Amino acid sequence: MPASMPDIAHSAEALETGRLDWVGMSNIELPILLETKGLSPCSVSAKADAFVSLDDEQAKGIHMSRLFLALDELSNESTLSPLSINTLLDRFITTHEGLSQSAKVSFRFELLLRRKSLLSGKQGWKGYPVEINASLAQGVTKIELSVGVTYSSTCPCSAALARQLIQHAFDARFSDTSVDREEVRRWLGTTEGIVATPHSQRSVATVKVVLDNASQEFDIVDLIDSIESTLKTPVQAAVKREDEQEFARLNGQNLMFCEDSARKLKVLLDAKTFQDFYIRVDHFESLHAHDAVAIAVKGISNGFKP
Ligand SMILES: Nc1nc2c(ncn2[C@@H]2O[C@H](COP(=O)(O)OP(=O)(O)OP(=O)(O)O)[C@@H](O)[C@H]2O)c(=O)[nH]1
Repeated sequence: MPASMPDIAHSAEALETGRLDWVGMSNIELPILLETKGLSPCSVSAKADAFVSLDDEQAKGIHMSRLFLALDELSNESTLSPLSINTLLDRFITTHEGLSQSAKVSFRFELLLRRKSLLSGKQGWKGYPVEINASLAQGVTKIELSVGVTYSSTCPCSAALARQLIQHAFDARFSDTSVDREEVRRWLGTTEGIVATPHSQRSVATVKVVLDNASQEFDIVDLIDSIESTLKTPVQAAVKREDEQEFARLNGQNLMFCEDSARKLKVLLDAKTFQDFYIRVDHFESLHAHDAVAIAVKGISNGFKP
């Protein structure tokens, strides 16, 4: 580099002095080779945010290029794991010696997983939004992992009201004390018989967990799998008619308000060893134009706020 180039970050005086909590860049686009348990390293198209604190009150600014190049090196020469994130954050701070004592980084990407159909044995891809937020302060690294899981929720209130209408329709159609079994069976297979259906909605569970400090690897697939098997009605990829019928059965047998979904997930996460967790459940109502939402946290001191 020509020696004569001005270096504002080093030489210029700050217009105003003072400490800043975070300075850096957001939405940096980069491919990342993700390492997570159970999958071979897979390339994801990520957006990253990189920040350091500006603790030197007199300094003009931080060195954005050093954060950017450290991220670029991780993208080109390494894989994304708790270890490489720790190394990256350490590098953010060592390249800002005298300026910064804390660092943080975020990665957002879509993880595509191969998912099996319910009964037919087919397979298809399904995408899950993932966010990893990590920070390093006073020598301690904290890593949060967040996943979004889309599922179907059928309203228990609507189901009960629909069942009542079916009972009324039965009373109207079969007023005699004795009924013909075959005729009832045929009638149940018509829309006059099943006169009403409950409403369901596409719903999203967003679950954020704080990894144990000793975690050597991500286990994103296990987190997603356990959320899906707890809720029981995840949206499907490949669907043949037998799968659709099984999905209808699962919906009918797992009626849920947003409170039910959030409570089930709370029980699931309480039984795991995460330092902390945050759950947000959004039911994008088909009855209303607004959404039904439930939020829960583990409830530890200095942990996630609801
Ligand atoms: N600190 C800071 N830099 C910015 C901002 N917007 C753009 N930049 C640019 O980020 C670029 C990289 O800054 P540095 O990391 O200091 O670049 P450099 O001096 O070539 O790199 P080093 O020799 O490692 O210090 C500079 O060209 C800045 O102009 C901003 O708001 N703050």
